[in-house]
Amino acid sequence: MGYPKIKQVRAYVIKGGEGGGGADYHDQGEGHWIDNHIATSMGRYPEYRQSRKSFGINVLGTLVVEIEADDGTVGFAVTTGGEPACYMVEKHFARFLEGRNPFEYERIWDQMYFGSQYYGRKGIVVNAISGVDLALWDLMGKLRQEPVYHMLGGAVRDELQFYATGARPDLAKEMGFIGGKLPLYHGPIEGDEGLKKNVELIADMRSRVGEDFWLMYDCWMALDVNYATKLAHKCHEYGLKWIEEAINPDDYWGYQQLKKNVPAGMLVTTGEHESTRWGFKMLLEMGCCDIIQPDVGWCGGVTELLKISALADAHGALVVPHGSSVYSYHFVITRHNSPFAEFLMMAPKADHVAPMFHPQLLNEPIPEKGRLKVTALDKPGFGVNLNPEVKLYRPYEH
Ligand SMILES: C[C@H](O)[C@H](O)[C@@H](O)[C@@H](O)C(=O)O
Ligand SMILES: [Mg+2]
Repeated sequence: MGYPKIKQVRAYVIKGGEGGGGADYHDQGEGHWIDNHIATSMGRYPEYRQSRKSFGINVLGTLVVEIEADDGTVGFAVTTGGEPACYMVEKHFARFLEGRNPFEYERIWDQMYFGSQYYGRKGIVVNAISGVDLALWDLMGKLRQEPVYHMLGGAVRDELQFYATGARPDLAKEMGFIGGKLPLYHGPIEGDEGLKKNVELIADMRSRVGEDFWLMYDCWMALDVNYATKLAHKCHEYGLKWIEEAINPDDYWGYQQLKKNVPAGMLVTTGEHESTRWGFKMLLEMGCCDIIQPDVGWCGGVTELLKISALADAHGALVVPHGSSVYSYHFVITRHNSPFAEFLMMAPKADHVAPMFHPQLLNEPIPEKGRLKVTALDKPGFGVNLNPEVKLYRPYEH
């Protein structure tokens, strides 16, 4: 069947607006739970302990990729990457797409990755590759008039169920979520006093949510193996379900040790800052974790997540992608080893459900009572549109 060729690839950033939000979801206004004294490795510097924006968690901003076919159909996607990612998309990756059949996504991915292997492999380069790949899947869906999940093999269940990440697991339970993942507020630099506060918070939340509601801690790479081990053991009596991204993502040996150290039954999870099948192969083959959490906008896109997921399935590991709105929903609904999804509470007080990539996407589906029916995904591509109110700026052309 003759499909149109790819005519042009364009890369934009979003300009203006306090707390731009959107795909760079850490870029929020003052007083938001997501930037309130959350423990990080930068916490060892007092000036950078209160706010992650203070050390630049939001410096990149959003990358918007548009891919236009000869017939005028446009696929797009958003992820984290900003102007540096725009440069790579326009000056480097566009050459592998323009003039090609949009359905050659394996060839295109391979050329983007190995064409940038000498300077990429992880981080923002793979974010940029992911943005292009997601836009390509959106374009393919629009050309076929099919939702992406249909092209990934179809739904294996009728609805998605979500746990909520945010400061208020107690409210998340009332909203119907299956669990609540708290950010960790105190890192090793705050000593035993900080550890005590971390444990007191889980104890308090357990008293509010009862016995059956999942409670997790997201440690955002802030800890060392010893501290993470102590935290896990002290939180065990309060039913901590998993300890997430406790240490430096490059310390595979540390994760391997932590996995041995945690109490029996407690899960170790990580992966949102890992990239490609090779990075996840290391995590899986070294026995670093029970659940991998790739972000489909950072790990290489859908084309790479298919490979990562199959590898995890062979290892008996679950794949619960890091919160990335529709880009992960269309994947999770098609995989048996992805039994639930993450929903990041973007409301400043984590007290109501708001679209994750607001204000950038229109028609972004949100969970109701912690669930989302597969029928909510039944639109071509990823089923969302760019909000025309959001000003786009194209820093580079080619
Ligand atoms: C809540 C965490 O500190 C991060 O902000 C969050 O984005 C990420 O780690 C997650 O798993 O949602
Ligand atoms: Mg996390």
